[in-house]
Amino acid sequence: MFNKCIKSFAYFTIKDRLPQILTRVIDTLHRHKNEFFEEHGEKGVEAEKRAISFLSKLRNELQTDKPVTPLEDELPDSALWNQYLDYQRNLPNGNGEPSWFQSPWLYVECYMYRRIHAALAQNPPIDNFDVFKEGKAQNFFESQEAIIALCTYFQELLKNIKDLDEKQLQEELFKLLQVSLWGNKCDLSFSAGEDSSQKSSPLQSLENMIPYILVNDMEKVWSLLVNAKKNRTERSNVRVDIILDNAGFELVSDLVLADFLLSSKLADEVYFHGKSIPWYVSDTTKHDFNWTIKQLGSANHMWMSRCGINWEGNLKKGVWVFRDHMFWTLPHDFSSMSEVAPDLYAELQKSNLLLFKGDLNYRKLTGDRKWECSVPFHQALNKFHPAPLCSLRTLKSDTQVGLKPGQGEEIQASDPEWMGGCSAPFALRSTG
Ligand SMILES: O=P(O)(O)OC[C@H]1O[C@](O)(CO)[C@@H](O)[C@@H]1O
Ligand SMILES: [Mn+2]
Repeated sequence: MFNKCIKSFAYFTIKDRLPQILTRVIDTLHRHKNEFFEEHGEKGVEAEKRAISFLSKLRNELQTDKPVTPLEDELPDSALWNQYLDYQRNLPNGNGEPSWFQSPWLYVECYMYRRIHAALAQNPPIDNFDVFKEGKAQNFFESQEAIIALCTYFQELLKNIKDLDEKQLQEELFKLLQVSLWGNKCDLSFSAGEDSSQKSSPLQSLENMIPYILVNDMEKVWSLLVNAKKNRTERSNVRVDIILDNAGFELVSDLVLADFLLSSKLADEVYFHGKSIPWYVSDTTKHDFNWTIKQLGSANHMWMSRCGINWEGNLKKGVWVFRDHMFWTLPHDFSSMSEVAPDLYAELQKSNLLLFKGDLNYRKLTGDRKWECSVPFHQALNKFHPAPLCSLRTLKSDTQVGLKPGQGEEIQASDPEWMGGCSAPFALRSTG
């Protein structure tokens, strides 16, 4: 059963929030008219007009529950999108012609972002313009305090990391996992573009956030990494993959975690997986990834620039690698990765631990189904396990698994709005 009942957060998103996001995108293009003229002359302004009419048509389709239409652009993934539309048409319990209000929330929301991409990609010379760039940069700049606090904390930690015993290392890992988890609160699609930068110091608030962690498998993450290190051989490096989510403060928290994994020698290499097109407003593209590291490297704050320079070095040495496979911006949930993107699945199989950031990844891990909350995480993964994996996600949608029997009811009693609120289930699943 897909999330679509009228009361559900899914319905509220499609009816109210997605049109808001589209309106912001149209407004962004209007506000860049002069820039397009300066850069590209009349051609730039005409392209902007065409893109705006594409987007206005899209918003009308969405708001009036029109059928989902096949993609007509020549982009490399459009055939996969159109095959998926056929799959939706032939669903046994489908409601006939796929449309915005009748089809699964996950599908139509992904489809909207892919149509936004098409509106730009089909209108050169503004085809490479990222309509979400401003919001992502603003999140970064407005989180400066928190970024300074985190970089300062981390550089202090690095000074004596060699003297830390196992217990102390474990404590630091747990802190940085939680900073990365809570960094996921700062996303712009959930806030529909409203400011969601990290204002408070990320390390101060960890203690009082503990009660909001619904599933906590940090111990398992620790023992998995310690064992991987023990079994490490000359040939086989310990590799951790971080499937990224949002740019801005969350990305900095992920980079700090990755640096800690290397500096503590818990891992030898970290692979980052970002998005190949602008996605869900604040998700990290290759440009965002490189821009963030450059911004830190050139910051006039000593510890920020130290981080940025070290991270540029990690990329140059190849101990950090950035990838952006197109699968991450398709509508498929991850149980179909092995057949839709076997190359990516094989790549993930090389990892000792996959860290999936954020709510959208969690929904794709669990098929975005209305699971009973106490269904085990392993079962909801529906045979997707290329490697041991862990989800670091703040709850922003209706899907939740892996709770203890009765835990869902308990939370419901104390906070009826908890689905789509801001508690943070934190779950590890190691392959059986
Ligand atoms: O950035 P995150 O954590 O993936 O959150 C994105 C989530 O926000 C939403 O847009 C909220 O509606 C969901 O559709 C999506 O899963
Ligand atoms: Mn996101």
